[in-house]
Amino acid sequence: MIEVCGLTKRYGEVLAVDDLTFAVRPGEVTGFLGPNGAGKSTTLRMVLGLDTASSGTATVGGRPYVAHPAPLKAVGALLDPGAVLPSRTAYHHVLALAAGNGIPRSRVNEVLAEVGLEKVSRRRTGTFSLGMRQRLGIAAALLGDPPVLIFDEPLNGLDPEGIVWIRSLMRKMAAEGRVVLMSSHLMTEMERTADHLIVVGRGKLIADMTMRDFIAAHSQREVLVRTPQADALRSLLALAVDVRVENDDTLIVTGLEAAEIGALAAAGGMELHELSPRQVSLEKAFMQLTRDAVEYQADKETDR
Ligand SMILES: Nc1ncnc2c1ncn2[C@@H]1O[C@H](COP(=O)(O)OP(=O)(O)OP(=O)(O)O)[C@@H](O)[C@H]1O
Repeated sequence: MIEVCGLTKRYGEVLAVDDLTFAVRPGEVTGFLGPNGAGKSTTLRMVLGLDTASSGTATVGGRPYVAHPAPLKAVGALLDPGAVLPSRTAYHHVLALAAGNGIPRSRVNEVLAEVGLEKVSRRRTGTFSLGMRQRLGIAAALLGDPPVLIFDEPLNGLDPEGIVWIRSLMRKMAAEGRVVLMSSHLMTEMERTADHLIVVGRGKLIADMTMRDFIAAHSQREVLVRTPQADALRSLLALAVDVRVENDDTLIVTGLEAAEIGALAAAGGMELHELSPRQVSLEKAFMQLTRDAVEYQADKETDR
């Protein structure tokens, strides 16, 4: 388990992480979300002992990361895929990590094969694309077969096939009972991959709940209604709720359940051809929740 308690980080005037408390549990993929500058990377760096907290604590498996005798066996992390020596081959990069952590040499080829780099393992990493460097970073994270995995923006630079591969890797790691924490700005992919969400804004925790509860809590459900009497139904409903005209015979209603719309239409003698609740996306729910917490906003930028 990853446990963060009262974690705070100040860089001079900037309060990057502000009294953050949460736990990340095994057996599920937890998404770490927040607008740019919300404090996600700073939090992950403190969890991994790469930055010191101004106050509060962060532990992995009950102790601080640096207190683990062989950290790669306790936590696998992908933070900055650029952090490899360009003159080293992929094989030697992973081999050096294995040697430093008491991990057998045989594991090196195993993880390179797992991330699909076996054919290029003798190439210098300086010739690698961003997607290949991401895969190499993931190989390093998996090397010690750790119970906890932390991935900061693992989808950067990956092609569609790579994105699907990451999704199935994360799901598999969680199904094996590991702790899997992943940040990403790609909401559609996050929605497909994560079970649980931790959302931060301006360094503070703003949500810690299941994906399903998050979407339900932070979005207004929409219902699509198709009827040959769209004008009449619209006049009736618009007295109480928000109604958008999609086209001549289709309305999008916000603020009423499908059954309520059906009952009102029946009472008014109106014929319905379709009445379907629409799935609201994580992206919409996230935008609604974080609207006030966005540090960088396009309209402020254009005002300058
Ligand atoms: N080394 C540093 N020195 C000063 N300020 C920093 C430093 N690192 C981060 N910050 C500031 O801390 C805040 C949080 O940054 P952080 O990179 O943790 O956010 P993030 O949520 O990871 O953002 P993004 O999604 O853009 O990667 C920002 O205001 C950032 O400018």
